[in-house]
This record gives sequence, structure tokens and C-alpha cells, in this order.
Amino acid sequence: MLKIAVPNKGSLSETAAQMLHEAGYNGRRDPKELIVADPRNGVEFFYLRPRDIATYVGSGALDVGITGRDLLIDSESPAAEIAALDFAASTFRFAGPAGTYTDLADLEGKRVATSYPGLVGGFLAENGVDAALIKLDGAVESAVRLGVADAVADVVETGSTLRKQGLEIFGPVILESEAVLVSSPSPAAGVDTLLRRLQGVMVARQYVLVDYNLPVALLEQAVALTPGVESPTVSPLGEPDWVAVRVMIKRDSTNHVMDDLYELGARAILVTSIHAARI
Ligand SMILES: Nc1ncnc2c1ncn2[C@@H]1O[C@H](COP(=O)(O)OP(=O)(O)OP(=O)(O)O)[C@@H](O)[C@H]1O
Ligand SMILES: O=P(O)(O)OC[C@H]1O[C@H](OP(=O)(O)OP(=O)(O)O)[C@H](O)[C@@H]1O
Ligand SMILES: [Mg+2]
Repeated sequence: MLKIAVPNKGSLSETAAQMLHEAGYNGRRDPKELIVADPRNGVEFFYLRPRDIATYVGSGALDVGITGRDLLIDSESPAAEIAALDFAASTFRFAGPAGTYTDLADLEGKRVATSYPGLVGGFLAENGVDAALIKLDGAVESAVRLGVADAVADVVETGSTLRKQGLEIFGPVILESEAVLVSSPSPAAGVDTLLRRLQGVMVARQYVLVDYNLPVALLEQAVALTPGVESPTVSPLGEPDWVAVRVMIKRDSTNHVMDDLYELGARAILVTSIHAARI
């Protein structure tokens, strides 16, 4: 059985559980459950703290897991990222009191608060900056105001937490992070199936199917507008000189593509959701 680590709480847990559910797995019903077997799908789920997942997977105790790229790097575990999962995107940045710092070198000799000392320490060392790390569990944005640090390094999504504390981003991007699937150095069989299923969920979320009818003379221009993932399906219609086209397009481009197709001369343009996919 493939042993899969899943975040039990925090920012990643809900979407991770939802993705696994959409991928056909039977996860936990009770939020207090720590281990749930899904024998029909040949997997067993272990609900763990997101920060601990790379440690379990890197040690080989579990085969794969869902965590954040920032947590993976911070753990210094030998677990390897095998796929990005298209949620929980954030950047990892330095921030200090507005107007105080402009670049990384300004941190020389300063105190930097973070919950990610492995990630931040590695970045500072690579860049030859000697700063003291103050390790905190969370809410690090308060550390400057409270006088325990001169600057912070933390997850930034909208930037509103920083702004509320009078802090401003400066210096280089430490990391572009998002939720990832990580694997142990030698996982049990079945990782490929899990990965294909999760990719299917991502495709179903990102794409829609569009069908339209079109004078065959316009086909080349229409294919340029909707090239599809590989290539569109083109079928004959009862009406000679017309064809029916079926193709996948990015969900967020739907209305622009429909406008462009209509303008070109396509008619009966229909858009449908994709429930599941294997590409
Ligand atoms: N606002 C956010 N936007 C996107 N990703 C986030 C955000 N906050 C945390 N993350 C991601 O969540 C992961 C951290 O997991 P963690 O469980 O610590 O989340 P959390 O929301 O900080 O939980 P908690 O603070 O309740 O323990 C990291 O990969 C981090 O990049
Ligand atoms: O840029 P923003 O949209 O403001 O989001 C970023 C904030 O979200 C997370 O905090 P969380 O609520 O998880 O608290 P924590 O710092 O205690 O983990 C993260 O640690 C940042 O503080
Ligand atoms: Mg947090």
C-alpha cells in the first residue's frame, strides 16, 4: 500500500483533502482521525503537521506527501519534489520597517525573525550575509514591533499582514512557493497512479471543453485560436462545408476565446466543465 502524508491542519489541509477526494480517494471523515486506510485504491493516508511531512517522507517511513515547497526546503530532508499542485502559491520574502532597508546586504549583523530558519539561513549563507536568526513559531510579523528582531523573513501572499505591522518587503525573492507532492528516495509502487490522478484534477480545474460549428474554410484560423492541448477534434456536420470542433481551452480564457471564435464566424459555441481527466 502506498503511504501518503496529508496536512492535518493549516493553510494546505483543506485544498489537499479536496484534491484527493476529487481524485477518487476516500480520506478521513472525522478531523480527529490520524491514519485512514483506503484499500480499494491501494493507499493509506497519514494526517500530519505540514511542517513534519518532508521529514517523514525523506526518512522513507512514508512514500509520498503533500506539503509546501518552502517547508520542504526548510526541513533539509532528502524528500524530492515531484510535482507542483497548483494551490497555496506564495512568495517568501524579507521585510523590515518601511523605509529602513533596501537590499540584502543591509541585513549584515542584524536579527531576522522567521519560522523557517533552514530556508532563510541557507539563503543568507549562499549570499554571504551574516545575520542572527530568531526562530519563532508564527506571527513573525510582530517580532519587529516587539523588539525581538530588526527584520523578518516570512510567507507573503497578499502582503496585508506585513502592511498592517508597518513592514515593507525588500531584497531578493527568497523562494516562490506553492503546494507540492514530495516523494521518498525509494517509494513503493503506485506513485505514478496518484500523480496521474492529481494531474487529472488540476486539468479539470484549469480547463473547460468548448464545442463549436464552423465553415471549414475558417478551420485553420480557428485552430490557431484554439490549438488545444494536443490538437482539436474536427468532425463532419450534416451541412456540407461546415465542421464541428471540440477542444480544451484554459478556463480563465473562456469568454475571450468565445468572443474571438464568434467574430471569426463560429456558431453554436458551447462550453462544458471537465469532471475528470487523464491527459
Ligand atoms: N497566506 C498564505 N497563502 C499561501 N500559502 C500559505 C499562506 N500561509 C501559509 N501558507 C503555506 O502553508 C504552508 C504552511 O503550513 P502551516 O500549516 O504552517 O500553515 P499555516 O496557515 O501557517 O498554519 P498555522 O499557522 O495555522 O499553523 C507553507 O507551505 C506556506 O507557504
Ligand atoms: O501576505 P498575506 O496574505 O497577509 O499572508 C501571509 C501570512 O499568512 C500566513 O500567516 P498565518 O495566518 O498562517 O499565521 P502564522 O504566521 O502564525 O503562521 C503567513 O505566515 C503570513 O503571516
Ligand atoms: Mg501560518
